[in-house]
Amino acid sequence: MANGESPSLASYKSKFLSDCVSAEALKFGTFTLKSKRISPYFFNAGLFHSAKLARSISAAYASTLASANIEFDVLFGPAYKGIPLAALTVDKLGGIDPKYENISYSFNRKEAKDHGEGGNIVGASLTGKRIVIIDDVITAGTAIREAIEIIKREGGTLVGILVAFDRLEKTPSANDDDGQPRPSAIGEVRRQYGIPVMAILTLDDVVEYLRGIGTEDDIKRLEEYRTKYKASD
Ligand SMILES: O=P(O)(O)OC[C@H]1O[C@H](OP(=O)(O)OP(=O)(O)O)[C@H](O)[C@@H]1O
Ligand SMILES: O=C(O)c1cc(=O)[nH]c(=O)[nH]1
Repeated sequence: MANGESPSLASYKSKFLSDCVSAEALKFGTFTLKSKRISPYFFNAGLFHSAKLARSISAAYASTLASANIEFDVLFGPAYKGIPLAALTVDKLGGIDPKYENISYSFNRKEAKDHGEGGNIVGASLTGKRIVIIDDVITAGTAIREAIEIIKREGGTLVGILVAFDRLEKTPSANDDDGQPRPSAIGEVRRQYGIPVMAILTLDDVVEYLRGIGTEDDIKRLEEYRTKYKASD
């Protein structure tokens, strides 16, 4: 399409995907993930840093949340990339509907602060609150499980998780090339906590979108990776 948007996706998804490509937040090449898996693509939410792109990413998070029909008090953004995502999304939600005016953001410090106000939570207290975690990507689930532990420790109740990107891949094992079926970390968290775990985009959306504009080599590498690491759920 002339504006780079995809006709088969909801318009906010399509707009977000096209902005991911123009911000080069979606890169194709060879990347080592936190889980040590080698991936032919990488989603870098840190590249949504201009006013225009910050509006685009927060609009996509806010639209997904507003249509999810869940009640919550605080958006918790795990350090570091979750921090601006939670703050921007709170601002965007407040502009969508007055019912969100009192929603807060909160985030953790990776290192506890031992002076001034101290502690490692900044923003709203999580105690006694209904919390939605806002983050960029879940792959192996290590980062999200750490965030869930922080919420438990602070006495909050986790009611949902929203990420920008669901890589749709199985959890890693000691021998990652074992060819064994395994569920995704997102699926495991969904089942374990009985909460919605939502994503604005999935790898399938990206592959579909790339068919229109990507190089044959990028599409082939993505499809091979998707087949190799596809989650069983
Ligand atoms: O599901 P996982 O395998 O844990 O990996 C995904 C997470 O890892 C990265 O964050 P990281 O902890 O590196 O922190 P950052 O936000 O400071 O980049 C990434 O931003 C995701 O949040
Ligand atoms: O698994 C990861 O580490 C990871 C994947 C990805 O696409 N983006 C990111 O920031 N981290």
